[in-house]
Amino acid sequence: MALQIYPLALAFLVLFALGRIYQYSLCSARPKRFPPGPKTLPFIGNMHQMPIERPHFVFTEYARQFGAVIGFKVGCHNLIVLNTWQAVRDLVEQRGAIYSSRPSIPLCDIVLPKSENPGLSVYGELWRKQRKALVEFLGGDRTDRMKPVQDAESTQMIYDMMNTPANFEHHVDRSFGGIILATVFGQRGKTNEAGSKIAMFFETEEEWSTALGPTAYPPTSSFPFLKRVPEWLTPWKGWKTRAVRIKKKQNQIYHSLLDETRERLKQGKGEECFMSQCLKVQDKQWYDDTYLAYLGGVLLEGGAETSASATMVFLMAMAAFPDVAREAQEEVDRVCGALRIPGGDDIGRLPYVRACMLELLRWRPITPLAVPHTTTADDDYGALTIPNGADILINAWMINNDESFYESPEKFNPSRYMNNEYGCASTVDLEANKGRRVNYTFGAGRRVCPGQRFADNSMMLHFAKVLWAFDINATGSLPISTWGQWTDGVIHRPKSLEIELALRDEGRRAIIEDAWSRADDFLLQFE
Ligand code: HEM
Repeated sequence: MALQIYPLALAFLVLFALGRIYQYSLCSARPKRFPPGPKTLPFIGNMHQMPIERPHFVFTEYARQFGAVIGFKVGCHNLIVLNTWQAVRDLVEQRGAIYSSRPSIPLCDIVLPKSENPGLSVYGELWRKQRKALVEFLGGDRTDRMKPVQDAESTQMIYDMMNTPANFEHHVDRSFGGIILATVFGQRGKTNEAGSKIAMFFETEEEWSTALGPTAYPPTSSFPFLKRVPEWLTPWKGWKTRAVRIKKKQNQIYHSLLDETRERLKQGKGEECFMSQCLKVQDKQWYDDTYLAYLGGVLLEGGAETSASATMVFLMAMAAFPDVAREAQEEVDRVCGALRIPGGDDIGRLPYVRACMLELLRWRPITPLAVPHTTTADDDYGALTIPNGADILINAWMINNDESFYESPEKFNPSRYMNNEYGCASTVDLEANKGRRVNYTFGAGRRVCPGQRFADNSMMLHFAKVLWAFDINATGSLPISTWGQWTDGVIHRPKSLEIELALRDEGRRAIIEDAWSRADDFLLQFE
């Protein structure tokens, strides 16, 4: 009797496996009306065509073949890439009610099981509440109240660059981290030496970004059965341990920042910062500590690395295109002269520096695919159907390189933004482009970056001061069109740039030292 059970059980297992394979081969095929894209293979769909590195280039190539809206089957999962601004406006912006969730990522189930991070949380009541608090802090001209901090931190940056120019990337990271620490937590980020708050944040952030990479964890939304396969039997060995480690580190950093803010408030310090405002209404609003700690944490994540990465692109572009740098320096000199460092009131008077900022965000977007959105209902778009639960990518890279809109889009040419606010060719009919955003590097729709104006003020102050203080010279080849030296993932930046920051003349040293001493006095309130 027992002997008969084994063949029966084996037959059952084989049938079960065949059934599953059949089921997966059906769901990995393109359904009717699914957006066009490359041919699928049974079981894996387009999995084998999914780019692991620099996906925006590969999606742009497919877009030339298949059009504005392309669809991929990643196993059973649906991935849609939007390649024109019209498709982004029609879907992500005009149908925001169903295009505004975020993908379900197994890593986040461990690191952020309660949707603590507003940037990654699913569309719903919790996200609305989180977003409202963020917009209250960052929205409208309220952002301009933070200019004095941005001004002081950017002064520290050029002072640090003057003293240890080889560590310029460190100084850039410190400055943008310091701005968020002061404005959000009311604390000072004076150094990013090992063990400092900023160093710990950037270290964890790098681990987090890498762990979020497209191949760093099992693709359970494409192959749900992987959830039941023991981790040690898969190629993703160790991903859960890494996730637990990141969760622990993030928790520790964000909670200790919040605790310190609370302590400082008891001593009458840091009244003005965002967390202080949140703590005042904590009981009334039913905010728990974890909610608040991560609300502040996402601002560090969203605000520091992004702007610092854009600044690295700026330094690269200025070194690679000396004529542009010279023109920008001439503008700064006209407005401020050689004896005064640019400040918050000057940034509105520097249209060419602003044009450089817009152009670098267009030319080398640090977020070339923005951050994925997810649909929450089936949707018809002309002859196409976009399924519920599909991940939606905004191909900012392709939109920013639209040849029918920009003249020679591959060229770094800030002057295009001096002719009109969109930077488009003079032959373009702006009426036909009504509703187009100046920039898709900040995403679109209900999840669009709420920190744009904050970032704009910050970057303008940093760029204007660097131009005032230094000549930015290339000392080796720069990765303006090669990618090996760029980080990959959601945020891109060029690393290990071979550039030199040379003080423009010795007279500026004393002016920077003097400005630094005033900035240091101002920043003392956050210590
Ligand atoms: C150059 C600078 C920056 C770039 C390129 C950038 C880019 C982006 C992008 C692409 C998104 C996703 C948008 C979407 O889903 O459609 C985003 C979201 C976000 N950004 Fe920024 N960002 C920058 C600076 C900032 C700053 C300075 C802050 C805050 C101080 C900030 C806070 C956020 C937050 C909280 C979110 C999540 C929004 C949500 O999911 O509802 N960002 N950003």
